[in-house]
Amino acid sequence: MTTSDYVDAGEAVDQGRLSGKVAGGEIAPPVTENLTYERILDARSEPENWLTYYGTYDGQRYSTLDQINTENVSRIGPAWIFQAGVSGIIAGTSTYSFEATPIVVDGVMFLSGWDGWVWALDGRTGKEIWRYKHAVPFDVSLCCGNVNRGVAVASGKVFFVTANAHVIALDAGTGKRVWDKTYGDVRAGESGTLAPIVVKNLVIVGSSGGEFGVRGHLDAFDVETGEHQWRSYMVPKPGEPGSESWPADGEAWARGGGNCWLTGTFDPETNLLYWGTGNPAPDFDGGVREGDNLYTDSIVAIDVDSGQIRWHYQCTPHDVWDYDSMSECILFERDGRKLLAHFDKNGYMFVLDRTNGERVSITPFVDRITWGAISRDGQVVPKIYPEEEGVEVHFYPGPAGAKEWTHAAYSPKTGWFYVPIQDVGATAARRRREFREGIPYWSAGVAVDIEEAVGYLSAFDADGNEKWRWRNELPMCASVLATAGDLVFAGEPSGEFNAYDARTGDLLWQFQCGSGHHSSPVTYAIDGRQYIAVPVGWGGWAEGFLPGMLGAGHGSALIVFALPEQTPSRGDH
Ligand SMILES: O=C(O)c1cc(C(=O)O)c2c(n1)C(=O)C(=O)c1cc(C(=O)O)[nH]c1-2
Repeated sequence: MTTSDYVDAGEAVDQGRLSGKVAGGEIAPPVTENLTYERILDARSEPENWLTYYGTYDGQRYSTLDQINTENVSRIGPAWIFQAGVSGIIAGTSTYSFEATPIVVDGVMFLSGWDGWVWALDGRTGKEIWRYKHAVPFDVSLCCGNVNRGVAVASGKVFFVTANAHVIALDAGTGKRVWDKTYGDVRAGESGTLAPIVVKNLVIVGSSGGEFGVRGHLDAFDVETGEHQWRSYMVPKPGEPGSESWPADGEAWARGGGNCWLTGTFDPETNLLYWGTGNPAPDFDGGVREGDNLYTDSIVAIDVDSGQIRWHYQCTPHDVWDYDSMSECILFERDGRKLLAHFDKNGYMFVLDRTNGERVSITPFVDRITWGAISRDGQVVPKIYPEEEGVEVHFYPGPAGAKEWTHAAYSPKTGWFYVPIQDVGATAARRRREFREGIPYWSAGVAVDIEEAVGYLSAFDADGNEKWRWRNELPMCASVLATAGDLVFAGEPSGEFNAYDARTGDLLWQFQCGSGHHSSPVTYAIDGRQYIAVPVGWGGWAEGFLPGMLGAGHGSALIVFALPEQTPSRGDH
């Protein structure tokens, strides 16, 4: 059977809308036509919804809801559970993991799973309203796990990307496909894992595939028609600005990596998208790509209307440790200055002026950093790197990074960032790989430290001062949520979902979810009741990063918590 045999299979499973009659009553079809760009811009003013990937365009993952707070969080419990473990064409044998951020619009939750699944659920009860399945070819080249980080919703449509690099628009009311475009070459090893964002009339998506030696890019499509609007490559071709950072001869640039595999943030005043780019390819073998290798491992500011790069800041020039800078750029202000904060895989917190990319401060945020050092004035001095073929070198942080893709949160109330940290080293021995299209271009044998791995959740102020730290025996590798209830939520690889006091770091509540956390919790409210939702499910690349967790149960549940509803008193019976 070949890939093409599956091309139209999406139609066959595109019929999943439930009739609307389910036990417990009618579920009205979702109405999202009135979810405009203006509403998403002002998402902070409607905290009952979670309208875009980070909650708001600024990437803060902060909600002003405070019904659940430090006083009462100990009383929250499960309100409903949704099981996303639907078998698919490539599930079972694949490296799946449940990594989605749910989007909530006026009582309806939109959620994606691995293998091309998308669901609309009643946010009050978890009942399914419709489901959609994209038929992912079984032989798709997965760069880094069978994962999907969520959908975007706007103008009556739900947008998502697929493992075989399609971007698809569904009718939000019915789950029927409206348009479907291909934005990557799956045979070359390109794929899609991120949640799109909608800005103005554009759906913006980025490529995955860094371990296959592809050339990373960001693409914009028209929300209504799916027409392609612009593409911005993250590696310049010869003659373009930045091309001097690649070898003049040969095609290293054309297979140079720099993928955009995590959702960016957006500032309507600068009209810029702030996007982190992935590692250069091949990962550890710098010998075949002399130079700084722009714009890999960089924060790139992109004009949202044209796709043009306005400025960039490279966090790890000439990376040979696999330090993607894909992590979010959190937008915040201090003393009237428009800034962004970024916690990089390389162990440093970067604060930049987001109008021009000027460096404001650089501070280490993890205890052990041995690969090199970055001085306060931005000088990068590499110390340990896999230079010689077959010779093992050990460095901190390992290729999983001091912080993985899972997101930090920022509370404007405390002015602090809450960061999930992995203090894990690795040993790598370089081995040269010939480039072959569609074949992994991974140029080292890597062993992650098992014994020495620890983790913490830390709070930092904008100058990089650590305000508190909660230590864990395992690395923390799930996104954080901050709320105006002075709470911070974060999950552990061993399954505990935790609530902390945002000011002290005290652990206030814990619930064992039955599988590890490697996704992103959100909060929303319906009819005045606040909910906390967390997708739970260990797997994907997280397993490789934490060999100590190999064999741990692969869960696939979305668990939603709330305070108990008022229980009827005896007299009510
Ligand atoms: O360079 C890339 O294109 C790329 C893509 C992805 C991805 O799409 O998930 C990951 C990585 N790199 C990567 O380096 C990595 O550590 C990683 C972890 C995960 C995950 O889902 O847990 N994805 C990816």
